[in-house]
Amino acid sequence: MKIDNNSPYLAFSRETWSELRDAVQLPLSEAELKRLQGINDKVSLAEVRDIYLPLSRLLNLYIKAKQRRNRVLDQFLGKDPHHVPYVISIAGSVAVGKSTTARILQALLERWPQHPRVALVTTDGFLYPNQVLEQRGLMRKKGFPQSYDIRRLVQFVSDIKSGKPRVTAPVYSHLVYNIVPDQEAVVEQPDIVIIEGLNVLQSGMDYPHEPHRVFVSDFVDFSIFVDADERLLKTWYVERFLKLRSGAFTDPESYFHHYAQLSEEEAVTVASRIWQEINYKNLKQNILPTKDRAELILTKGKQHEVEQVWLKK
Ligand SMILES: Nc1ncnc2c1ncn2[C@@H]1O[C@H](COP(=O)(O)OP(=O)(O)O)[C@@H](O)[C@H]1O
Ligand SMILES: CC(C)(COP(=O)(O)O)[C@@H](O)C(=O)NCCC(=O)O
Repeated sequence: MKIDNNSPYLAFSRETWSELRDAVQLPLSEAELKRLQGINDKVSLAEVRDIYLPLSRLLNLYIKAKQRRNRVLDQFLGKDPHHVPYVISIAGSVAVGKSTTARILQALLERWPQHPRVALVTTDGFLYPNQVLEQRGLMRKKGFPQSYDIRRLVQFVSDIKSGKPRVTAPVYSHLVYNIVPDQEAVVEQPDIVIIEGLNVLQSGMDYPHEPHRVFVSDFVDFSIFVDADERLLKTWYVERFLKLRSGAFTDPESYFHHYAQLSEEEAVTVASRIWQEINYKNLKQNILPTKDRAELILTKGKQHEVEQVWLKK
């Protein structure tokens, strides 16, 4: 561990961070290992053991401390104990692995008796429907601050945090590339809510077109930023696009169905263009500037291996 007095972060190499798993009392069973591989067969078990197990241990300690603090507050106020979910946010570029990280953490955190119910939410449900984006000329700005109904997103997280018994969110489909009408995601007072999306660390400054004074981060207990070199991000984006081309894009329902016919070379050109014109621009303008707001930063290298961990002091 490196201590730089001028940095707000403690810096860990992969090795020093992985040693912090030693005290994890719950080793992974065969069945759990299988389930983790089911999330994404590319995720190596060494990665889960060395990076995500220590992280889940840290989170378990923080959550227990927060639960104790909430009990004290209820006692002080003379109230019956009430349920408040612990909210974890995961930010980072498109294709850095936010949703995979979220699912690994969900699987690991569910194993603890203090918080067995872990819900996952993605912020894409709060994108405006394509019809609205088209009217506003924002179809090539999906993921940029102005493409989200940010007030609705903030209200959603606020409702979760205030202990509402049932909170709902719209659902976005990557297949149809749009909000799905008549579908909703439901959050019913789980112990933990993991909310992932490229905008979860953004503040009012990032939304000058729609000023608001309360941010998602006001309701988040622990924030994570997943980071990687931009060349790796582009490679991962293109690789995922190629995989979708031979999978989801072959579905006639898919918005990108016509891309299924492309040769591999053409598909790489299309993916590189979408990356460069939309996701890379968004990364530079709106996502990277929020990195230092995170409580924890995971810096990935090749093959998605986490090389460094930064934890706020
Ligand atoms: N830890 C990991 N190990 C191996 N591959 C990963 C890992 N995390 C993500 N990936 C791969 O990287 C790509 C992007 O991951 P994804 O979780 O969909 O990113 P995001 O939600 O940030 O857009 C996917 O193809 C996924 O399979
Ligand atoms: C849906 C997204 C904006 C990500 O949304 P998030 O869940 O991070 O809020 C992104 O995956 C996306 O589709 N971007 C538009 C350009 C593209 O097709 O990659």
